Amino acid sequence: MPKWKLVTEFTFDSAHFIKDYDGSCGRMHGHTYKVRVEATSSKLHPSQYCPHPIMVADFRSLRWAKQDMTKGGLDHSVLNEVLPEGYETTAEMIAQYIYEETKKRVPDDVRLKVVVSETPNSWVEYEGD
Ligand SMILES: Nc1nc2c(c(=O)[nH]1)N=C([C@H](O)[C@H](O)COP(=O)(O)OP(=O)(O)OP(=O)(O)O)CN2
Ligand SMILES: [Zn+2]
Repeated sequence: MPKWKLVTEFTFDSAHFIKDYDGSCGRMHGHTYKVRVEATSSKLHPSQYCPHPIMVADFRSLRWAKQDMTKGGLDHSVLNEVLPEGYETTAEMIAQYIYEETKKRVPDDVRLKVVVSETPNSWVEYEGD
């Protein structure tokens, strides 16, 4: 079946430490996290901002995490304080969190993949079934 794949990339700056980590990552430090979100669907939909069925998902819905922490995003936050109970601040769990929050903001049939990198050399990919 024909389908569309949207891709958007953004960064946010946050501080974190990894709980009980034996090494420098256990101390508070910061990253410019780079995030890539891919959204795939064979259908087009309206969005929160547009009433016509002309988008897989609104790019604005895919880029929420880029917003300042005071506006609901992750930018300039301390991740250990803003991630909900049960999440640690590894790139794996940050990607999972962004995936789960983005899923709530897009139509049900849209498949997502979220890629998070803390450094240019290492990244994590997370996608649904
Ligand atoms: N599987 C994971 N391993 C590590 C994570 C992670 O999220 N998932 N995170 C860290 C730390 O956050 C750390 O800040 C990153 O450490 P490191 O990769 O050593 O970063 P460097 O900038 O020192 O890496 P370079 O090799 O110098 O680019 C650790 N592990
Ligand atoms: Zn780190």
